[in-house]
Amino acid sequence: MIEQKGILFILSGPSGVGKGTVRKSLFEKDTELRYSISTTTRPIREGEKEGVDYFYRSKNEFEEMIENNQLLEYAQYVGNYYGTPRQYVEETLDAGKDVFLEIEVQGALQVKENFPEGVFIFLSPPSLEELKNRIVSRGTETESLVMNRLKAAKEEIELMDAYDYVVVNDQVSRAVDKVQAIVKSEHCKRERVASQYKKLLEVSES
Ligand SMILES: Nc1nc2c(ncn2[C@@H]2O[C@H](COP(=O)(O)OP(=O)(O)O)[C@@H](O)[C@H]2O)c(=O)[nH]1
Ligand SMILES: Nc1ncnc2c1ncn2[C@@H]1O[C@H](COP(=O)(O)OP(=O)(O)O)[C@@H](O)[C@H]1O
Repeated sequence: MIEQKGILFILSGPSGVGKGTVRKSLFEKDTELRYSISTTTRPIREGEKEGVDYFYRSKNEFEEMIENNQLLEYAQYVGNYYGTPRQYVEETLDAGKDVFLEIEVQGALQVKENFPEGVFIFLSPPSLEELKNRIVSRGTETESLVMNRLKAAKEEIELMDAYDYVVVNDQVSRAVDKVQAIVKSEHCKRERVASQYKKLLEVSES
């Protein structure tokens, strides 16, 4: 029997492209997906909450999690650690529920090594100019950090072809519709495989 585990979806792409915005909007519409909250050493921003946006940890605590193999993936990004707690993802998938990760590109590549059956979605900006506008207009970064993030973005864009899907975030609602369509289509694909498998077994047993 094919195991009915949940599907792991990974939304990735450069900082400022709109991953958080698209993910939040998606979760207002899709209550079946489970969001994996990341752990980070970056300082909490105004309006963010512990255990909602991130689990905020010290560098020592984070490094202990790495040593204890408690992270599915982790990356250093513009001076801070970010990582996906392993237990939540594994338990939720085992319970047959889909898990959604929103992470940067280095981490997504690590997940691809451990979970090649995951569904990898690259969120692309319409242009680099527009990406810069979004990072600047969000107003959370100093000028030198904006330049760091843009430099990282150019390197990240080169890794786009490792992904299963590319979604351009021109308008948030359109990008959300496309991600929802991907989720639906992956479910249909899985159901087709499961039903064909069942059919073949019935034939071979009769
Ligand atoms: N590898 C990895 N990246 C993460 C994780 N959580 C968040 N990120 C990414 O880290 C980058 C920086 O996140 P953050 O400081 O919240 O800034 P923002 O997403 O640009 O607002 C973004 O690209 C996030 O998607 C994680 O668990 N693992
Ligand atoms: N499709 C879009 N059109 C215009 N602005 C957008 C769009 N998507 C996101 N933004 C804006 O761009 C900025 C960065 O978005 P955010 O979700 O924080 O990106 P990320 O999580 O990828 O770093 C925010 O100010 C957000 O409101």
